[in-house]
Amino acid sequence: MMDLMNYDVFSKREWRDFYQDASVPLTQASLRQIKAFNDRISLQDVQDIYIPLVHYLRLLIKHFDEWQDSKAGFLRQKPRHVPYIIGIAGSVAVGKSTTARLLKVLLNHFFSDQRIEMITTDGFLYSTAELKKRGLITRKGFPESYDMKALITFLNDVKSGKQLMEVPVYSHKIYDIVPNEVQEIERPDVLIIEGINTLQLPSSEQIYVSDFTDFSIYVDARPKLIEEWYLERFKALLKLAENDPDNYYHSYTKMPLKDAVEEAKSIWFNVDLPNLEDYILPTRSRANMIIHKGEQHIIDQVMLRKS
Ligand SMILES: Nc1ncnc2c1ncn2[C@@H]1O[C@H](COP(=O)(O)OP(=O)(O)OP(=O)(O)O)[C@@H](O)[C@H]1O
Ligand SMILES: CC(C)(CO)[C@@H](O)C(=O)NCCC(=O)O
Repeated sequence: MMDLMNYDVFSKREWRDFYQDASVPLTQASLRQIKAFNDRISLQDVQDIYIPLVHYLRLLIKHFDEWQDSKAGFLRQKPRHVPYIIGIAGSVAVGKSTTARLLKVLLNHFFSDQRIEMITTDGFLYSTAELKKRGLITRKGFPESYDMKALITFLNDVKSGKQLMEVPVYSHKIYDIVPNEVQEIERPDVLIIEGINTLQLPSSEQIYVSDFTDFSIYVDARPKLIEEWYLERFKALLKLAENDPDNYYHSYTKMPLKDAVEEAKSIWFNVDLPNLEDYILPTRSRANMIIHKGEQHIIDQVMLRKS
């Protein structure tokens, strides 16, 4: 299926059996929270894949905190709490933000004393006006369409212990950066950052996002399946846009559905698929963990980088 050099490959059953502690079931409230943001998420996958993953992360974070203390001791510095950053990469529409939101709910559930924050790198896309000015309007999502300097500065602020940070907000609904709106991030213990470029090496910067991430996950699936998910999401976005003239997708609702879907297919084939093949997929082998999904987003394999 892929070049798996340097990865341990686990079937779903093997991964599930690494951690099954029935004494810590999810509460009804947490289950409701999961279903609230996506009622199609498989609760079996939550149990079999995500709960062991959260406990694997617990070990990693414990090790990370101990190392920060040891390092501060060696350097005779005052120990300080350094946030742990988890990066989530993968194609457009593969389910990165769903994975990130699910992880956030689960980390909140299992690490109730910790402050868990989540952002998307979409917030660091140049606005449509800026993309036009730079001649990048057909390159949205490609490495050069992001303000990497701002993203790196933000991550550096998080790691340096800055109290309050502001992240620009991107909206699929207006297909642009939302003017005059920011997401406030207040000293997280754990920050989840999801985006197609979290494992990329930007040509414009000397420092990479991955220099700041302590654990990275690549969400993987066959491109043909991702195309299906992209088109399904497009149709869901059309439904939301039907009675909303301010919605970017509203004009698509004025044409026959078949024609609108053809347009979405053309965007997939001309923009998002080439981006996947040329810039996103080549970063997969850098991830600490690869989560592979099949039909209906069901996870069938987990891979962990050996070193
Ligand atoms: N685990 C899942 N179970 C069911 N549906 C899912 C799951 N993950 C994602 N989806 C669906 O797949 C589509 C794409 O998911 P999502 O928006 O999370 O992708 P993304 O990778 O964050 O995309 P983008 O990069 O464009 O923001 C959505 O319609 C979402 O509802
Ligand atoms: C915002 C991104 C880049 C990533 O989430 C993507 O959803 C996108 O808008 N890509 C550009 C082409 C398209 O409309 O699918």
